[in-house]
Order: sequence, then structure tokens, then C-alpha cells
Amino acid sequence: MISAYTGTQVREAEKPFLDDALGPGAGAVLMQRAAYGLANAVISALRGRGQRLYGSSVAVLAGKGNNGGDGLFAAALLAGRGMRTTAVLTAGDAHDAGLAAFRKAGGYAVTLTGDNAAELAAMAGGADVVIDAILGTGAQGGLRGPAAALIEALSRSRPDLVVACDIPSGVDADSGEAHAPVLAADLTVTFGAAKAGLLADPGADSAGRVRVIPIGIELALPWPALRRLEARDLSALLPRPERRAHKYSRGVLGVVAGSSAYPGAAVLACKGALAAGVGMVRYLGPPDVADLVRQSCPEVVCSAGAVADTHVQAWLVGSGLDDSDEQQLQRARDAADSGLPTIADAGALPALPEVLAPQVILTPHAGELSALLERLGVSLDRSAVEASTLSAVRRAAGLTEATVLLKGATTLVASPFQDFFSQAEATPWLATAGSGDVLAGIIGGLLAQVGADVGRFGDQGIDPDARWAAIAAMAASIHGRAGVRASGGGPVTASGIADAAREVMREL
Ligand SMILES: NC(=O)C1=CN([C@@H]2O[C@H](COP(=O)(O)OP(=O)(O)OC[C@H]3O[C@@H](n4cnc5c(N)ncnc54)[C@H](OP(=O)(O)O)[C@@H]3O)[C@@H](O)[C@H]2O)[C@@H](O)CC1
Ligand SMILES: Nc1ncnc2c1ncn2[C@@H]1O[C@H](COP(=O)(O)OP(=O)(O)O)[C@@H](O)[C@H]1O
Ligand SMILES: [K+]
Repeated sequence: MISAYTGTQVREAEKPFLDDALGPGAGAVLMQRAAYGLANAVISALRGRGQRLYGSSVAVLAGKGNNGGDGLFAAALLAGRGMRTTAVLTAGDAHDAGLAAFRKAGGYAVTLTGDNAAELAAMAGGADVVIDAILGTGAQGGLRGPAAALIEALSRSRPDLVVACDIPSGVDADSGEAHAPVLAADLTVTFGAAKAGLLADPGADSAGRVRVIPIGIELALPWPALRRLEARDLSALLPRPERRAHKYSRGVLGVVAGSSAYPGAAVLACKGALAAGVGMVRYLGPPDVADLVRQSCPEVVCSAGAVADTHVQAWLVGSGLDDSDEQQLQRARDAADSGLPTIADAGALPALPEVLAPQVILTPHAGELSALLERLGVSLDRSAVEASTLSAVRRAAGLTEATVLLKGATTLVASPFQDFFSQAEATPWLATAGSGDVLAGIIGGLLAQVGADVGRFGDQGIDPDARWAAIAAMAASIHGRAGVRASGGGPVTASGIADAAREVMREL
């Protein structure tokens, strides 16, 4: 499990070291560890590209705070390894000790002004590696003045290799909001712990690969702001049938999905649930859709019954529902009101009551989340949701009292109790019609199997209240991995994602 923290949490954890309570100069030791980790990461990245260190060039863009200090100390270490090093001091001022070490190691420093931004951008753009150490966790807002002009020009020249020091400058460490201009990094080397803003869009867009360098504050960190499940967490959390299992003990999922207009959504949701290994799927819906479901998935038991008469462990409602089909919408409302865990997708989102419960998982994409928030009195259009995904999903979970999964390149899940998960295993090829229906199916399949198993989650450090969010995150991870597997670098179909999900489950 990757744990991520807000910038404020990390700074709080660093405080005892900076106060010299642990001995004089303890703060400087943290910075040395950060700089050493950053320099080593740059060396590995260059070597990974088959580049020799000796004679390669590095440009470090250094702000006046400790982030700039990290960059300058790292550049000093790189100069010591034979790299040609230039520092652009973006704020006139610089970290004294860092600059002294840099100069002593043979580095050349130049001060950015309004007049030389274009010239310095051209110089930095020609370096083998650019280190962005302008702003870190102490930033207020985005880059301004000559630093903004420098980054704008540098972004256009697409440098070979950009390494962000702690966080790309202009990205908010707490929220992932990005204040343009931001120089997109290939690699972000972050200190002490991952910052939440690196694991949420749009911050994640600019972060590239994220590498965490331990600096000795780890034991002082509080409860994480955001978590990401990794393969071993999924392996521990996924169900395996017991020797005497039967289809009912393995979990039955009820599906209320599809309409004459969108019958395929019901099929894809069922395929997702079956791929997730559920004991049985019971489909409720119009006869023409049920016929298609039977033909495509003969395993599914179809009926036109009522929710109250259908014995299941969990419900999936909404994928492909038509807002004119009052009978299906009523079934969706009944399911969400049943007290059973329920994943509510697409057409169910506008049909459910405003206030729900934590075991109800809503799965909007950014446009649907914008509409959902609008109904709750919060005006945030789609692009505003995309610009502040973490805060948007937090607000939605708080207002609806439901668990909310926001789909996208990074999938964010928020519980109404302020537990957050972020998964980003997917590929953009996943953005294909019907992909979300398969995700809904996987969530439903997992809810039916492990929703009641509080102990399984507790063993992995997940509170009972947070397990609905964890289940949604598990499904997003499986769905993303399945997309990558089905794609192999090319187009995928939603059915292909469902097929690959079964293989991913087996491997995990
Ligand atoms: N603490 C530790 O032990 C360790 C910390 N570490 C490192 O320190 C980093 C945090 O350092 P930090 O606190 O000095 O802040 P930092 O991000 O460098 O920038 C703040 C400076 O910039 C200024 N400024 C602010 N906003 C601005 C803007 N929009 N545009 C322009 N300027 C702006 C602001 O000055 P102000 O304008 O407020 O006077 C201030 O001087 C952290 O990310 C990590 O890399 C590691 O070494 C490990 C040990
Ligand atoms: N750029 C992207 N990169 C990775 N995954 C994506 C991207 N865009 C969308 N996805 C994923 O694809 C799925 C699309 O779901 P959705 O928008 O509901 O599609 P549909 O309604 O057509 O089924 C979601 O799981 C989402 O997270
Ligand atoms: K930075």
C-alpha cells in the first residue's frame, strides 16, 4: 500500500527535526538525505537511458526556499560525478548553504531576470537533464514573473529528461491542483513520503513516475491523507472460495441495468461481475434486455421481479438505465434503500435520493460528478471538477454521505468518513464506450463477495467504514490492470476488458 500525505502533514512530521530537538543540524541532515536521493535518482534515470554520466549536462532551476536547497545540493553531488552543472536561481535569492556547496563543487550559477528568461530556457532545454527545484511544499499558488516565463518557454522546448524535486513546481502538494505553467516531469523524486497531490489529477499528469526517498521522518507521519492499493494488497483482499463453498455462500449480485436504448450495458455489467468471480448474477429488467443478457451470458439468471423479492448480497444499479423506464428506476431506488451494499452507476445517479449511505458507491465520471454536485447546490462545471478532482470527490462524498468513485486517468475514491484511495494502473485506451459498465460489474462482483467481511479489511489496516471505498479501489485497480493487459498498447473493447479481468484476478 502506498500512503500519501498532504504537504502540511509532511512539514509537521519534519518539525521536530528542524527544531534541533534531535541534536544540532538535524534539519540539515534531512536535506542531505533528500539531495543524495535526488542525485541518485537522476543518475539511475540517465543510466537507464544508456547515457554516460561524465560530461552529461544538468540544469537545476532553484527557488529561494528549501526545495531550491535540495536541488542545489543534489547538483553539487552530480558535479562531483563529472556532470556539467548550471543553476538558474529563479528568485534572485537562493538557499545559502546549497549555493555554497554547488559553487564549491564547480557549478555555475546564473540569476534569472525578466530579460534573460528566454535565453536561460534555451540553455536549460539543451541540457541532458533538468531538475525542477523552484517550489516545493512551501509554495503558495503558482509560478509568477520571470520563473513563469522560464517554465512556459522550457515546456515548449520539451527537454529530454525532467526530474521534479519533491513535487513539480506549481502543483499543490495537498490537492493536486495545478497552477499553470507547470513543467511536466518524467520523474518526481519526493521526500519522506508521497504527497497526496502527486496521486490525484491534474497533479499526477505532471508528476511522471513517482519515487519516494526515505529521509528519517517516516515514524513521525500521521494517518495518511490518501492511499493506493498495490498488487500485494489486492492479493490479500481478494476472495478465494473455501473448500465447501457453494454459489450462494460465494455471493450473489443483483443487477438492475440496461434498457431498450442501451441493452449492451446490462451485458457488460454482468460480464464484469462474472469476471470478478461472483457466485451468481441475478438480472432484473425488461424482457428484451433479459433476452440479450441470456444470449450473451447464459450463466446469468434473469427475471422481471421486484428488488424486495430477490435474495442477493449486493446490488448493481444504473448502467445503461433510461430515464423514462420508471420501473427500472424504482428498482434502482429500492436497491439503494435496501441497506445492502449497492454500486450505483450512470442512469441511477440522478434518480437516487440526495442523501444515501456509505455502503452505496456512486461511480460518476467528471461530467456526472459535476451534475451530481449541481443537484446538491454546488456549482462546479466539468472542467472545474477535472481541475480539482480530490476536492470535488471529497465534497460529493460529504454531501451525499455515500462512497464516491470518480473515474478518469486517475480513479479517486472518497468515503464519507474522509478515507481516500487513488488508483492509476489504467491506460487511456480504457476510455472506450462500455468500459465503465464493466467497472461497475467488477465493483458489484466484489461487493457481493467481500462486502460483509469486515475482518479481511481490518487485517490490512482498513477500517470497517472505509472498506466500501477500498472495494471500489480494488475494482478500479483490477479494471485498470485488465485494460492494460487487453490493450497491449493498442485499442481495447469493453468485452475485452472483462475477459482480461478474469486473468488479472487469477494472477493476483
Ligand atoms: N523542511 C525540511 O526539513 C525538509 C524540506 N525539504 C524540502 O523543502 C521543501 C519545502 O521548503 P520551503 O518550506 O522552504 O518551501 P519551498 O517549497 O522551497 O518554497 C517556498 C519558498 O518560495 C517562496 N514562494 C512561495 N510560493 C511562491 C510562489 N508562488 N512563487 C514564488 N515564490 C514562492 C517562499 O517565500 P515567500 O514568498 O513566502 O517569502 C519560500 O521562500 C520541500 O518541498 C522539500 O523539497 C527537504 O529538504 C527535506 C527536509
Ligand atoms: N484517460 C484515461 N486513462 C485511463 N483510464 C481512463 C481514462 N479515461 C477513462 N478511463 C477509465 O475508463 C472508464 C470509462 O468509464 P465511463 O466514462 O463510465 O465509460 P462508459 O460510460 O462508456 O462505460 C473508467 O473506468 C475510467 O476510469
Ligand atoms: K519542485
